[in-house]
Amino acid sequence: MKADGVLLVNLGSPDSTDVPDVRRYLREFLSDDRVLDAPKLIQQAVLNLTILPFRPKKTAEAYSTIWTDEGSPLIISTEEIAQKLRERLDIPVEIGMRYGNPSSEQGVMKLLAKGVRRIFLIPLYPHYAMSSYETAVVKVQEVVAKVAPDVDLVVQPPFFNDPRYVDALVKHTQPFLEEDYDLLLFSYHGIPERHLRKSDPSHAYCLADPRCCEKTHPAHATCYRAQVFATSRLFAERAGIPREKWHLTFQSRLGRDPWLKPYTDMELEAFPSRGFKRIVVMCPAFISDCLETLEEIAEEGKECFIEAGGLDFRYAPCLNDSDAFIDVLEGFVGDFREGVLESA
Ligand SMILES: C=CC1=C(C)c2cc3[nH]c(cc4nc(cc5[nH]c(cc1n2)c(C)c5CCC(=O)O)C(CCC(=O)O)=C4C)c(C)c3C=C
Ligand SMILES: [Fe+2]
Ligand SMILES: [Fe+2]
Repeated sequence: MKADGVLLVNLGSPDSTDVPDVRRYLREFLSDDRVLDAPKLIQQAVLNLTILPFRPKKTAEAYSTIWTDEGSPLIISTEEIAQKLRERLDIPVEIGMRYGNPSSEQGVMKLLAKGVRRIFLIPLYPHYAMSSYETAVVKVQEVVAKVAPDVDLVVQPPFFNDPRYVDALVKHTQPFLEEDYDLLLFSYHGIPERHLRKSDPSHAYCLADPRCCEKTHPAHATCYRAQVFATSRLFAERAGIPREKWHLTFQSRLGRDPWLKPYTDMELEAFPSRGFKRIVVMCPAFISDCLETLEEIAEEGKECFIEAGGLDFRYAPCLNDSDAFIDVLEGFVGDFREGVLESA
């Protein structure tokens, strides 16, 4: 029997809030062909001429507002998840970041040094997107093929509709829903509409009809939009929230191409005038709180909502290292060890 180990992969952060570190991180991130998916020459021209001269300073300032003495909230949260999972399991658990440090390669090397010959990869993304889940998986596949081709790799599928995950999310968020509110907002990281069409194997189903995601279709195995709708619908059903009391938006867009709509910032500004003055906001695309939740939503989003006349903005944190989420991960590892999942 091959020795098992778990690799948790998250997106990653810069090494510090210094502008050169942020620039290095953004260069690696945005040179990923699954993130900025233009032909290489155009991608690099856009990156070097329009993004890297300006964005690192702005992004570094944003990171400074959430950075702690221990470092990036996303990295700390991932380390805490790994530590709690280790305490539950009798096999090694390591972390790796898709961009920055500790890298996915470092994570794989640590597992190999502990004698692991069968790696269970859990991308810490509930939903499939080529710019998150897919690129994390491909990166680890490349690393394993390079450094240990004889090692088996088994990958956790997106868990957006897994009842164990939905139940954990409901249990974790319930305390924020106890006091009265007008609207629950699910704000998901956005992606360009083009990415949705690219991830559709038929290249003809997704977005051909605005209600495409409400139907059942094989394309939804890799459709981010259908998967985030499913998480929200299942959450609302499980928590007993009527349809008129929840809304779904997409945040963090970059560039001028159309991204998935509606946009979080515009909706937050419009809510008070539509009578939604007390809102609860949650961000289920993220397992770990990070720049996009703590700065963009809990700081900037709140400010924008209150300035527009909102009265109460309650941000419900991500699952992070909650016992409810560690239970979910333990369940996934159980599936893996019972042979329910296939090798990648
Ligand atoms: C759900 C997961 C994510 C998807 C899908 C995703 C797509 C995506 N992101 C960018 C550009 C940026 N994202 C940035 C930060 C960031 N993104 C995610 C997750 C997803 N991104 C996380 C968890 C974070 C925060 C990391 C942290 O350290 O806290 C940034 C950096 C910040 C900034 O400059 O705004 C960029 C840039 C694109 C273009 C994209 C899909 C094409
Ligand atoms: Fe992002
Ligand atoms: Fe769809």
